[in-house]
Amino acid sequence: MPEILRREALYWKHAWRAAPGRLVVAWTLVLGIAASTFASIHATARLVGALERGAPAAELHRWLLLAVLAFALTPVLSALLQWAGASHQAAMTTDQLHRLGALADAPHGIAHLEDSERAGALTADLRSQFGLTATQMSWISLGIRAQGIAALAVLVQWSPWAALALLAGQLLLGQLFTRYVQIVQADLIEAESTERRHAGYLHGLLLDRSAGKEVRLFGLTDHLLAGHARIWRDAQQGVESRRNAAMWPALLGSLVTLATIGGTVAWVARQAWVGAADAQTVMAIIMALVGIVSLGPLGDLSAASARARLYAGRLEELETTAGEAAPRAARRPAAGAAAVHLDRVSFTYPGASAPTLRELSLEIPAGQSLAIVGVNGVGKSTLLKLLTGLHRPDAGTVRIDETDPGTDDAARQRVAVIFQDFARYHLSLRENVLLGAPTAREAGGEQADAAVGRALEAAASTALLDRIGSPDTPLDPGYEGGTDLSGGQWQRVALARALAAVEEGAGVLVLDEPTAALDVRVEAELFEQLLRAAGHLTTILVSHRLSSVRRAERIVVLGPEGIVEDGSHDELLAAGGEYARMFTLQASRFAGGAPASEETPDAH
Ligand SMILES: Nc1ncnc2c1ncn2[C@@H]1O[C@H](COP(=O)(O)OP(=O)(O)OP(=O)(O)O)[C@@H](O)[C@H]1O
Repeated sequence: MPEILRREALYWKHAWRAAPGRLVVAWTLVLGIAASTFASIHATARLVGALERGAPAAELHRWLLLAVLAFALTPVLSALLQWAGASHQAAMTTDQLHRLGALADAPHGIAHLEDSERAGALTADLRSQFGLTATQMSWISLGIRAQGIAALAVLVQWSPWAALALLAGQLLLGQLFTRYVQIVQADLIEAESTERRHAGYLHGLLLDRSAGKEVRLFGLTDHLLAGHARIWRDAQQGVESRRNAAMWPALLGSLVTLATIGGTVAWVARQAWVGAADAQTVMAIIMALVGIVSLGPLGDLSAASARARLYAGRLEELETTAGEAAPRAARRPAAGAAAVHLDRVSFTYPGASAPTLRELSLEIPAGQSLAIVGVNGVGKSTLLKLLTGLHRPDAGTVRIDETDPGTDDAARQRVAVIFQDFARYHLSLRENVLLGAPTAREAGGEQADAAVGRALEAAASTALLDRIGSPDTPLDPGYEGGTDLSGGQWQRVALARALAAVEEGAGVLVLDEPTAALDVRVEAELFEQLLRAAGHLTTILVSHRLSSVRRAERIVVLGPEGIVEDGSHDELLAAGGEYARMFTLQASRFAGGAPASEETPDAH
């Protein structure tokens, strides 16, 4: 099937799927517009014919009434089509946003978000949402086209050949114009290349609150603007020539169309001159010629129609290449601690030359508290991403109890995590905590309040609530009545969110540097409290602070080749290996009064 027809078919498939009833109503109105336009031209021509013939008054009145009614009906039906189009648009938008949302979630994990091509296509479509008004505009354009088709039907009666020539001219011009518009759109809007995203990122930094401090202190504004301009210019290379290449055929096409209309007018004038066409025919043809222009390019409306079809095609393409999202599992009540099992797991980041993890095996019995230590970049956070199913191993297996968190949503729900780069949601404190507890969130009211209270208490964050006054205070000074938190306070909010998830059934609590932003004096106390709160669970702690790590029942030291030491704090100290060396170094620094921030085993 030719590309243009395939796109058209796809668009109508999506349109039907979103709201079949509204689609039928809108099509009925389009047909009504065609019929009323036909009737208005026909009745006007017949009225002129009747006048020329000196027909009886009754016949004159009949044609006059029909012409007036038909003329009045067309704009009414067009207005109704606008309304029906807006209603169909709303359904299309909802459907398309849901599908895009599902795409962002599929396949499970984050690998596709780190793939520059796919992430580019997704962010372009999610951000620009360029299909959002296109459907309504498409309907309006169809209403206008319907008037063109009615005019064509009038012309066919007079001369099928002239009608065919005019139709071909308008279609050709419409097609050439659409091609031109598509190229402009693809260049300006839809082509979210890596360079364009990079340029947008640099520009966005100027207004980004977290980067804003450094941007101003380092005086980066001019540098960022210049970088944005340079990358944008490079990314836009070839745009001009592509556009010109498509514009010339469109201009030529308009000359052809002009010639067909001019030729038809000249022919009709000649026919009238030699007495071969009466006033009625001339009237009908002139009105039809005016109407037939609606079959050509319609400016923004044509652009919007092309856009709607392009969007439908893009969405379908993304869907066919996305892979399956793991189906969401029903929430389950707390089921106690879960065991974690990694068997000969290897993993290489896409594009990396060497694996980050090689044949790593680790068995964590249910209920054990385990700490993982190792130098920067050895793969601790990567191990956690595999363990939570966010990345899939290249080889080997990961199991939470007996199931794979990479494919099984229920297994994923058994793990609650605070990542090193945890999210700071610019929502209220209550929402920040309840994001980890869907059951309480959906229940709302007292159940949600109680869940928030318990989570904040378990994360030793009740003082935070006293500070901000209300759990509904937005944690963003950009909102009315909003506030910001310190790094350590944000970390406690993330802890509370993970502990809320624990209360709803997570059996493994994973903490990636959970106390890095906390004061050393409160850190030990908080960690003790955390272990107590999660005492019945399996806990996995990644930390550089060995004063926290030592509280875990078991400690593994990760090296570039895998696990190099495995045992309790006392066992590892007695063994006198890497852990003992790091611990002694930190302890001596601490005793010597070194600042807490220097307490890292990898500071060597
Ligand atoms: N998305 C990614 N794509 C490619 N390489 C990555 C990605 N994330 C991490 N890496 C690389 O993988 C290696 C392991 O990173 P990881 O974050 O797991 O280390 P880590 O042990 O947690 O380090 P740290 O103690 O500094 O937090 C590093 O060399 C890092 O550069």
